Amino acid sequence: MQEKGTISIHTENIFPIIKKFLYSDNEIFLRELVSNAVDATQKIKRLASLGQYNGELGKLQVEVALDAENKTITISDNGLGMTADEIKKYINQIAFSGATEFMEKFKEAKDANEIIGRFGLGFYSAFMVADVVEINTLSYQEGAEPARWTCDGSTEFEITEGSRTTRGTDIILHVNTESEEFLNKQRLQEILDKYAKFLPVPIKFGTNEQQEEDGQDEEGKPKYKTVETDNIINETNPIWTKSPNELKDEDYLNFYKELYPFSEDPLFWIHLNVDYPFNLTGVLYFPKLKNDYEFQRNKIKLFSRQVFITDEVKDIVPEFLMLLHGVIDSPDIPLNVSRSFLQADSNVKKINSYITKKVADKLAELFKADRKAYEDKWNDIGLFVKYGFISDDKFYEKAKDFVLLNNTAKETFTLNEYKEKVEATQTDKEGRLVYIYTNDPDKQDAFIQSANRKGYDVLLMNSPIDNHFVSHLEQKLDKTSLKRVDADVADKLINKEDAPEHILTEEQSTQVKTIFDSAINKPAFKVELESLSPDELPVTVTMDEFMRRMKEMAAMGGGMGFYGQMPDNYKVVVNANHKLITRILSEENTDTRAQLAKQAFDLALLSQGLLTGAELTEFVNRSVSLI
Ligand SMILES: Nc1ncnc2c1ncn2[C@@H]1O[C@H](COP(=O)(O)OP(=O)(O)OP(=O)(O)O)[C@@H](O)[C@H]1O
Repeated sequence: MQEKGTISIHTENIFPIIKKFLYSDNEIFLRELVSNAVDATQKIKRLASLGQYNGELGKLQVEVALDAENKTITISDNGLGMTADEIKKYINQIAFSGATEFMEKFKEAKDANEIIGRFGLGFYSAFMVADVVEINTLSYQEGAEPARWTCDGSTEFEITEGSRTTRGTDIILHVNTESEEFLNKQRLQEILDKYAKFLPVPIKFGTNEQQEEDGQDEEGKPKYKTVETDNIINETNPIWTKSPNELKDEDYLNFYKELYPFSEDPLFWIHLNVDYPFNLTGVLYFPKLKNDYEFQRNKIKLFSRQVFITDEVKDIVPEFLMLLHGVIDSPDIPLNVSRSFLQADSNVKKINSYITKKVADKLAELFKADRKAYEDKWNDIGLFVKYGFISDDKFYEKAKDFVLLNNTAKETFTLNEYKEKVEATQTDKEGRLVYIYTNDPDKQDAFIQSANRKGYDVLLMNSPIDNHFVSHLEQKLDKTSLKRVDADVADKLINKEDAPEHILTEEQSTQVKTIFDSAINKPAFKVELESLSPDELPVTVTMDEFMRRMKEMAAMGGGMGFYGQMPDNYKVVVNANHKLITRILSEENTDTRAQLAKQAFDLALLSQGLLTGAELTEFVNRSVSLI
């Protein structure tokens, strides 16, 4: 058999273009060729099971061999092999028709993955790293003759008689000068570990040396000999391919350790297993969160039939679950197409909502089965749950039953439980519920105590996500608003009935206001007299809830630029019913009056950590002289 030919393709020489274009990602040649080899072994197994192949199957295996001296990498399999005609059909025609299409479209493509999958160039990725590629193959078919195909990266190919005596295929790459990095054992091992670690057929790459006991020496001590064993780089039955009832907790934990060797044990996991309307398996783990959770993203590995594809699972996994760890395997995800296509793909959308549903169901189950254990984990899972609650309506529908609120007394409530708890005391005169929260219990302690004295409960909202969580709760909960505890004096946080008149006459009120205005002497602080309980502080400084939230959003770049420009504006509430105010009024010495007013104001600032620098020093000096 000897045949020379020209691959029917209009374009003269596509390989230089492919090479140049795909350069950045060229390590995937090994993924493509090893997967082809694995496919070939799976196909022969299938033919055997269908009764279309009656020979010995043998031990199905793929081998990657490096010959650094001769600058070759060989990928061998004992799969179904190809006849010369099949090479012409599958390699020359089919792959090249993909290449022609590629030539027309390559301008639109953005990365190597996209091109390779879309245009069926799997095999041709070999030319990214090789000047000459050989196929040496023998088909399983009876009477088949071995065939060898050689191509030097031009459109010319040659088919001659092959040398294989057993069924299967060798792909021999004559590695080019620019790609000599791949003639390194470590480098190849690294690529195989990345892409082939869980392939379903054993992949051999060289050998390992091991010490084995070999009888005893004259003194009766054990003797050892060095034995060479195959270096099998993969685990052919990773846990996600098994059924959950075959697996113990230990198996899940061990697999987690294998994937993320330096991580703490996960909190819990979800085994995904669906075959209709799409095919997907996997295990997702809820990790123990570290503070640097920002850096923990991209920990989910995406596989297609056990071939590693990527750890960028954006769009497939809902954004709020990107902090999860684990693996997802689906032949139905279009792995090789562009981003925009992925977003529009209906399978991807279905997979996305399936994962959301599974995660929500798992959380609901944990919550129901053991509330205490769930609460103990809340510290770690609260962030996911709140994030999902905010960003995903479908998740919200389920999460509203298991999202938890904590108060400053360290009690925990579901949304319904909390409503029941505060309904009687925290409903305003218009029938709206007011939830009070703190984002900094230390700094806002005086306000919290005042609110508690009035019988109000204060929620703890001090995690990074709580800002958004608060606004979202307000949108979702019926007739409910949330107010930060320092948004107003306790008496005014919830508008109950019209405030009682205070004890001062109108003239006295004006006088008090003037005293405070001139003692404070800052345009950003607006003095107002309120009639509060005599037990409340004489002076309280607050910032309006609305204004504060707008400014916070502006600071986070939430498109509220205008509010960001506004100076901070505070309300100075003077408690007209407090003894100190009566005392100030009755004080005849104007200096002492001003001092007392300033002192009361500074105390209010102090309790919120707003008194600093020279003003703090002045306050301390004044206090000393007052003592
Ligand atoms: N090791 C092999 N043994 C037997 N047949 C092979 C082998 N490698 C490739 N082939 C044949 O060549 C064809 C083309 O391979 P190629 O990798 O270009 O595309 P593909 O595997 O069909 O698709 P893709 O790799 O893009 O998913 C294969 O479909 C298969 O029929």
